[in-house]
Amino acid sequence: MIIKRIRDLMEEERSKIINRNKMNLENIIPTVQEILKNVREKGDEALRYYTKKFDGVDIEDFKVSKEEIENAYNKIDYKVIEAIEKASENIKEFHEMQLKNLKEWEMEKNGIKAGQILRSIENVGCYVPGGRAFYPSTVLMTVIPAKVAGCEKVVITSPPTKEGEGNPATLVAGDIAKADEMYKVGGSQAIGAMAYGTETIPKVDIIVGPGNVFVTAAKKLVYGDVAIDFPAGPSEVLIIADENANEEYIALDFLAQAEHDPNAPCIITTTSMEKANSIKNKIIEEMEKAERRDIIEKALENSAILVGDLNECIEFSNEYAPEHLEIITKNPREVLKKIKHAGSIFLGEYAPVPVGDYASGTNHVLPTSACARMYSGLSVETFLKKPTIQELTKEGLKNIADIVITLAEAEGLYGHAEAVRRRVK
Ligand SMILES: NC(=O)c1ccc[n+]([C@@H]2O[C@H](COP(=O)([O-])OP(=O)(O)OC[C@H]3O[C@@H](n4cnc5c(N)ncnc54)[C@H](O)[C@@H]3O)[C@@H](O)[C@H]2O)c1
Ligand SMILES: N[C@H](CO)Cc1c[nH]c[nH+]1
Ligand SMILES: [Zn+2]
Repeated sequence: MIIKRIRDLMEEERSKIINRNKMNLENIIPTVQEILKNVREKGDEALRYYTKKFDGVDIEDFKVSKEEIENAYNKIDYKVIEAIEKASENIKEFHEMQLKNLKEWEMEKNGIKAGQILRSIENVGCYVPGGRAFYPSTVLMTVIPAKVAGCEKVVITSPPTKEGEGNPATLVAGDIAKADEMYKVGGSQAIGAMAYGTETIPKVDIIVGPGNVFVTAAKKLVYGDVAIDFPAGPSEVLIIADENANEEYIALDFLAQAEHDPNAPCIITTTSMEKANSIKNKIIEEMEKAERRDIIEKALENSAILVGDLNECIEFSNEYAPEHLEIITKNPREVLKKIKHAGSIFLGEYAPVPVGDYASGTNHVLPTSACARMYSGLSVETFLKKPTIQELTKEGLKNIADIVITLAEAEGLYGHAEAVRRRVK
């Protein structure tokens, strides 16, 4: 983990940090293309082949049965079921508030009514990761907003366990969130299945959800045949910490980030070299005691502590456009005013990323690899379309006829012009 002044970063070092994970995707595109082609052509047979190859298990029927869901409740601690239920309530409440703030509207001027209505996407496919860890929380973050948006059919795909079963907590979360169907298949092959349909897995209209580089590359490649939310790959965090920030909390937030994936970077920007060194020491101390140390050690290589004044830290963060941004400074709301790009923002020392990961109600499916520059995280809006409407009186049509006729004829589209001219003559 390097410590460097922001202004001393060589162009190459800066671009390596900013362009994290982009190279990884490019390298695996040919492999993923082949997987998608085979799934498209051979359906379930290809799913069985890749599930054996990548997950090491034989699966005959990918669909999770009612019996498997019932059994899943007996395999997990009651406290976990309760936590899933409580988190669901907060997530539902937050996303219902989003829906409430999305209004259909209409304006009227000179006999012309124009407006916008809301309609949900019908068929949704949610990818729920299950490689290095299983993510029942992602079930809640994907299925609940889709259901709040009124989507008709919401299906989940998630990798099987080493025993070839559905992960019990994932299945329970799917049941609590009211997913319509669940399938035990993961990786690029699951994305291909939802994009093109197989004998057992239905083709959907939109695929949402996070995943590793194989899942993210597959989503990018099927985009156009199906809608996707946005690239939500290996998780990342950038922390802006001033000289008063608590280095123990920062070290813990580093570990919480790094344990996701060896490609999961944590960038800490801070206002003094002394602070940077004490944060690094604390990270090393905490790492000694950490679980999942093999993953954390690898993630450390993608991570950095950068030093600059507060404005330089903010500027770097805006260039990096992190998935998660923690602001641990004397006045986080002042810093917030200058933030241009971030997936989800955590203000102050008592708002670590894990609260948003599980239970504050905000969505944890967020854009990575600088895609926060142009995308927001998953929300009810992801699952809604906004068709526009217009209704005109004859008087209203007369009022804009000249504009339409003139522009249509300028484009050489005389049929367009005539469709208006005849009505107003
Ligand atoms: N951005 C977000 O919103 C967000 C949210 C939660 C999790 N995440 C990220 O999701 C990721 C989850 O990754 P994961 O690996 O644990 O689970 P995953 O489900 O994304 O990937 C596991 C699958 O990858 C496939 N795979 C593994 N090795 C392969 C290979 N060599 N070739 C082809 N396919 C292969 C297998 O099919 C396997 O089932 C982490 O990076 C985590 O940070 C991101
Ligand atoms: N931090 C991850 C990416 O937003 C989400 C997550 C799920 N479980 C734990 N963490
Ligand atoms: Zn997390």
